[in-house]
Amino acid sequence: MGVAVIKLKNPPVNSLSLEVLTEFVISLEKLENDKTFRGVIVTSDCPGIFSAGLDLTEMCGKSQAHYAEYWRAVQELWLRLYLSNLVLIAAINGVSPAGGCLMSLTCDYRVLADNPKYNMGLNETLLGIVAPSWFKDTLVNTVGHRTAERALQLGLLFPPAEALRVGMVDQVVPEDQVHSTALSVMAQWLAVPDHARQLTKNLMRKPTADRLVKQRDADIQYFLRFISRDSIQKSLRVYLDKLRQKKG
Ligand SMILES: CCCCC/C=C\C/C=C\CCC/C=C/C(=O)SCCNC(=O)CCNC(=O)[C@H](O)C(C)(C)COP(=O)(O)OP(=O)(O)OC[C@H]1O[C@@H](n2cnc3c(N)ncnc32)[C@H](O)[C@@H]1OP(=O)(O)O
Repeated sequence: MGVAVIKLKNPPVNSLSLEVLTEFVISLEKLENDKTFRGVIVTSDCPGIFSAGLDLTEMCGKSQAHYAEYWRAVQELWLRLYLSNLVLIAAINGVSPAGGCLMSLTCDYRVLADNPKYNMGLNETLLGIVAPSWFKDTLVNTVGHRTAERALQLGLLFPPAEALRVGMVDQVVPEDQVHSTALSVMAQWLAVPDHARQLTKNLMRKPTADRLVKQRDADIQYFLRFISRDSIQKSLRVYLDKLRQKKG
C-alpha cells in the first residue's frame, strides 16, 4: 500500500544530532517525491528508546555558527514533518522526552507501547531550558491548552496510561503489537482520498507552521541568545554530567 518505515538508529539513545536531523529531512523529502509512497511509520531501532530528544552536546560548548546551523535543522525537520503530505504514524517503542516527544506529536497518529518505562512529554523545564513557542503550539494542538500549560511548566513525562488519558497518544498497545497496530491504522488513513485528507491536514496545521515560517531567522536569533547565556550553558552541563554519572 505504499508505506515506508523510518527507523531511527543513532545509538545509544537516538538523540537528534545535526547529522540525524539532516538525514531524516533528506529521507522524508525522497519519500514525498516518490509517488509510490503515501504513508510513513516513524519508529526506533534503539531498544527501549524512541528518541532522547535534541542532542544536548549540539547545544553545549559550541560556536554561535554551530548553534544557528543546528537550530535551523531542528526547525526544518519540524516543518517537514508537521506539514508532510504523507500520512505519518508514530510507532513509539520506547521513552520519548522533549524533542523525541515533539517528533511524535508532528505525526498524524501515535501508537505507544504499553511499558511503564516509556514516558513521554516535553520535559525542557527540568533541564532549566524552555520549550520554544512552536513546541508549545504542537503540544497545545494535541492535548489542549490547560493540559499543555501544566505539562510544560512542570516538565511532565507521562507514562503510557496517562499519555493516553490526556490525549498525547491515540492508542496504547502491548509492545509486540505496536508495529502491526500502526500498519492497520495506516490502512484506515490511506482509505481516505489523498487530496481531501492532505488539504484538510493543511487547513488544520498551516496556521501553526506559518507562525514559525514567518519568523524563522528571528527564532534562530532568539535561540542563539537564549542558549548562549552562561546560566543556560551551566544548566545543560550539569544535566549532561548527571546523565553521564548515572552509570558510575
Ligand atoms: C521566553 C523564553 C523562551 C526561550 C526559548 C528559546 C529557545 C529555546 C531554547 C532551547 C530549546 C531546546 C529544546 C530542547 C529539546 C530537547 O529535546 S533537550 C533533550 C531532552 N532530553 C532528555 O532530557 C533525555 C535525557 N536522557 C535520558 O533521560 C536518558 O538518557 C534516557 C533517554 C532515558 C536513556 O536512559 P539510559 O538508557 O539509561 O541511557 P543513559 O542515560 O545512560 O545515556 C546514554 C548516553 O547517552 C547520553 N545522552 C542521553 N540523552 C542525551 C541527549 N538528549 N543528548 C545527548 N546525549 C544524551 C548520555 O549522556 C550517555 O552518554 P555517555 O555514554 O555517558 O557518554
